[in-house]
Amino acid sequence: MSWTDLAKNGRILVVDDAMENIQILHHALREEHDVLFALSGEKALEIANQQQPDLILLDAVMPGMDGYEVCAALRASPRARDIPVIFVTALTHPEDETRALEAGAVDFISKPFNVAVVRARVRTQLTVKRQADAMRELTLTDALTGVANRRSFNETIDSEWRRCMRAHVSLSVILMDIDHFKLYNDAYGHQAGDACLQQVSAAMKRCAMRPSDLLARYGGEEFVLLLPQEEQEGAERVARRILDEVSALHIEHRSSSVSHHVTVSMGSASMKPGPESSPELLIRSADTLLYQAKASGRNRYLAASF
Ligand SMILES: Nc1nc2c(ncn2[C@@H]2O[C@H](COP(=O)(O)OP(=O)(O)OP(=O)(O)O)[C@@H](O)[C@H]2O)c(=O)[nH]1
Repeated sequence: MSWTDLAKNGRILVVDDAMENIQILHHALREEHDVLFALSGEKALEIANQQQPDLILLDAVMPGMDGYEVCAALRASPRARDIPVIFVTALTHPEDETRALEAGAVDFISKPFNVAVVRARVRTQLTVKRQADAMRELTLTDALTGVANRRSFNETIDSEWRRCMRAHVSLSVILMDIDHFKLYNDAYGHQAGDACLQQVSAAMKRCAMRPSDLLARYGGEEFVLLLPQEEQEGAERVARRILDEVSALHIEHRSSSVSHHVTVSMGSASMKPGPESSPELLIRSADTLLYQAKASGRNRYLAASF
């Protein structure tokens, strides 16, 4: 993909209390982009959080919530804080420009619009956003399996923990480890080991159905599945599915003492977040259960609520 392509097909939210301005910007951008619009700051926040546009063109002066307030609210929202904002305004003082940049805007466009300038600035910011997205994706993904990495898991469990605490619901964690994987590597070679990790993680991923479920590679041959808003019973259903899916892969493992094919052991812990508990405690509990599952014969899960 070329740099020019990076700036194409963006989803742009235009926020202005005057329909006429929205129409001009829509006209200027519609050929290359998908244009959404909002006539107020409040509506803009709703759309930004729900539809996550790639870029927001934001009018500074609006009745009700003005552009500066919208920008501050966007920066405080976990779902919208990375969306770049270009301020669009008839205000021309350097102080206005400074205030917009300080509020978190990445650029500034003056009214009346020059369509070529609007298009060029939008392209630049979309390119920067796409590059930043790609970099972020790389830092949060495990290169071998393509699933989330441990860093991504750590970030996500913290925010899901807080979300489940606010909602007074449980969350579950399943820690999973391939049985006798050292012996597998010894018997079939490291490359076959890598391929096995890829197949097993893909099978695990198929078992995590909800959009908020997160599968991550936790260590070498250890994976972790985060199941927000899930109690022990639901987590056990998922663990059972994983046992079946991995078994159905029929990856030969001659040296395993458990089975002729690759199997996994799991520890599943569920907890309702509260002052006495923490994400670390949840993971530690799952780890203890995984250890017990290994000690009691492997190719199984053990589950508990705390
Ligand atoms: N092929 C491959 N092997 C890996 C990778 N990461 C870790 N391993 C191997 O995974 C093996 C883990 O071995 P152990 O921790 O002893 O556990 P195990 O052999 O699975 O035994 P149990 O967990 O007790 O069933 C080690 O031999 C590591 O070299 C990887 O990315 N690719």
